[in-house]
Amino acid sequence: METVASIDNQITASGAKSSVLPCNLGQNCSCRYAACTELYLPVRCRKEGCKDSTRRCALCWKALQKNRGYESQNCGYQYWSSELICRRLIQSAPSRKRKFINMPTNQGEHSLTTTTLELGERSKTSPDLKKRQKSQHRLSVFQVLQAQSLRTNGKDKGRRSSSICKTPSITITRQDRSVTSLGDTNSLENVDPLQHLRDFHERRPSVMQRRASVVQREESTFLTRLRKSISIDIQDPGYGRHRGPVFEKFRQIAQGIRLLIRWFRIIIEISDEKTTRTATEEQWYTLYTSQEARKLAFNKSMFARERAFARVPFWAIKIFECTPEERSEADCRRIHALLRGLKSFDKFTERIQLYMCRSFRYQCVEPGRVILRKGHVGFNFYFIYSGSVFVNIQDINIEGKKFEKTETILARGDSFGELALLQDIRRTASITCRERCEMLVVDKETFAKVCPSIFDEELKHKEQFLSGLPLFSATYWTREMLKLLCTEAHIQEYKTNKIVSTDSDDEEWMYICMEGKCQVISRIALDEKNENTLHHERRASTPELSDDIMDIIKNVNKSRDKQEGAVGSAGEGGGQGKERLLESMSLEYRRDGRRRKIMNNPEKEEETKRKDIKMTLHGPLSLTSLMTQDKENEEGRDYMYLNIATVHPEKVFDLYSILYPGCRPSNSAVILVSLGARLLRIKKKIFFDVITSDALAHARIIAKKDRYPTDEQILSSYEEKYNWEIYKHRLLNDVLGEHLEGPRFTKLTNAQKTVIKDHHRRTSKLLSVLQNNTHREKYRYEKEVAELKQLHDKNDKKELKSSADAIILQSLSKYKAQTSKIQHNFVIGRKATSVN
Ligand SMILES: Nc1ncnc2c1ncn2[C@@H]1O[C@@H]2COP(=O)(O)O[C@H]2[C@H]1O
Repeated sequence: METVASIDNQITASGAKSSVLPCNLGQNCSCRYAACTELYLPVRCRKEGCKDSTRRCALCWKALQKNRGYESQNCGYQYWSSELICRRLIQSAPSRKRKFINMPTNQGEHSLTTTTLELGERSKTSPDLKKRQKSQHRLSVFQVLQAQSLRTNGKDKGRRSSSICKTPSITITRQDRSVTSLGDTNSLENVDPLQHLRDFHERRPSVMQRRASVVQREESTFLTRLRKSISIDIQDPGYGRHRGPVFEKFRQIAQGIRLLIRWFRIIIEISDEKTTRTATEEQWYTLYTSQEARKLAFNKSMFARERAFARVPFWAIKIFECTPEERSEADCRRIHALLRGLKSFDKFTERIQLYMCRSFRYQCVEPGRVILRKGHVGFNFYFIYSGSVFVNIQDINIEGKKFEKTETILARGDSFGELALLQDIRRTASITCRERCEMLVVDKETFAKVCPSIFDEELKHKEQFLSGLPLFSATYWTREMLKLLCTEAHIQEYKTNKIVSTDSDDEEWMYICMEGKCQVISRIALDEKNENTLHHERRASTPELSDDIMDIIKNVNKSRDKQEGAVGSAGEGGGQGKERLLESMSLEYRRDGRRRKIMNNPEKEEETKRKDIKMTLHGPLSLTSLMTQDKENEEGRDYMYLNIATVHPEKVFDLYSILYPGCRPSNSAVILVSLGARLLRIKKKIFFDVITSDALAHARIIAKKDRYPTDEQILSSYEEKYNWEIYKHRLLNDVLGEHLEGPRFTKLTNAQKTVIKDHHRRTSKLLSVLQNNTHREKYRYEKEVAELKQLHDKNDKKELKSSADAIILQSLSKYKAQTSKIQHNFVIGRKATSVN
């Protein structure tokens, strides 16, 4: 414990002792008594010729004067000790310990208790302070500073006040019990210490006289010093004012962190202000953030996927934290093994993959954050290891206003951010995080070293592919034109039964099949006009099977349904035949036969938007889910989904409507459904920007050749199919009717049996022809049917009757089975249409 008394003792009791203490003030000074750091009086160096002067505390100063033969009697300890108290208070503030400063004066010993308490300590004496929060404790360390001087004259030397006051107060109690209060540190500034000095001197004139010269000389110095110390250390009794260097550093760091956090908040706010969420994003985030909604919209496949997709393992993250130089060959190999299998990573050669493994950075982004912003400068290229992101682009609505829309979703194995780096342009799209996303980032430099070759190759591959197509023949398309087209073209793979485009008219991409194949489905709305035509035709020609035959059909159905454990829907009567036939054309009917409401044209935009949302929200839809959606969304309207063509490799999807927009009625759409295909997507806008008039004329010739049937053609084909079904039913009715009227088979003679067998054979053949469903054969076998009828007429109807049941039952069950198969597979192709 450092006390003034001990210093004084050192000086007074043993001069040798004090000489051990270093004088750390003034390099040239050889002061033996430079024992304390309290500076009050100026002392000149005793060395001859040395002009250096320094200041010493009252004690040292006294000792020095003593050495020179100067007899100092009352050196005004009281006065100096006031200052000393202040200084001690200030100095002891950083200390965590209690300090007792004993002030020996010639009037007795004044003991000053300077208590510096941490709040933790203080709480021991003041329990209510315990309630304060720990953080507060830390911040307000040294806030409470208690200073109280106690009269310690022998008897009550050990008594020390432990009263606690919030603001430090300084009180000096003299031996004569006079008390001088310097006030608390807040008001200390207003205290005039000189006045104290004068007061003191006035009371002791001898001191005044003896020390007059000294006092005069030192008065101003002291005042300046005290004022200075007050203004520096006491004037603002703020928290942590007197902390040590460690705490100062801590405070600075804390302040820095606070500043950083504030900055981050501002940046996030600005970013959020700048970001307009697309409709897809809005829906997704609502779903994502609401637990309730998540539960309700629980998606099993997504759940399974989330579980199945591993996160980047901890050891890999550790490697990614190292600098490229720190990563060993083995580390790179491990990372390489981990990433193999990622679609976009596999595109690169092994050498490049290993090179990238050395420089990969790991980045994990929370949902909702913007990863890239359109128009910014590109610095990185990204591989998605887990999670998914939205690719948002700007579009212009009908009113000419710009809006953000979600173009697509990229997920595990995809990569993005290459365009800006390859072409040295600004970012072409904004990428926002959809689900917690782990990405591996390649910086611009590494990318520039290794990746362009791969992307160049891909570009070349695209160009080569296009140049091989008749549409892009070299006569009309130069290499530059193709290059322009290919730079923003994407190769994308689609699984079977996934919808690539819901409506070719609304689509901003044109799709060219590279591998595999796609179905082209025409979705025709059965609006009033269409439906009336169909209904009229149907009503006029609804097949009417005889009651007897209908009974047999019912029996056959019952027995079959029993076997299958299903409830039969067909054969409920003549009226049902119409729907049953419609079902064969419209998959929708086959599923549950529900009707939907009419969709108004102005809502088409909304509808497209909704579809876009659904497509981008859950990835590509399947055809069946689209049908279900249509059923739910459109009330009062029926749709027919007809397969009208197949897109084989090198074929362009619906080129005709691309070149002749608006050729299709607004209530119908052409849907592209993948049957497992790799497609090249080219922006229609770029296509029309690049194409020359000659190339356009050439493209139009090709488009006309590959044109899909119009709605009228499809409808008439549908009618033809429908009539053909009626024809079959009538024929069946006729033939089987003949059988019903025939005699019982067992009672027949051999000759009659042969005739019956022959009839049976021909009837079966006829049935199989009917079931074959080919239009040409229909006409070929009409003759056969006529002959068969004649035969029936010639024969004795009674003779035939016996065999009728067995034959009919057998034939009908066969027919039934075949018909349901036909319903599934029925296709009105362009060839079939062209027959008309
Ligand atoms: N239509 C799109 N389909 C998929 N990815 C895209 C599409 N448009 C832009 N991107 C990606 O989004 C990235 C945005 O930054 P870049 O322009 O550098 O590179 C872009 C592509 O990688």
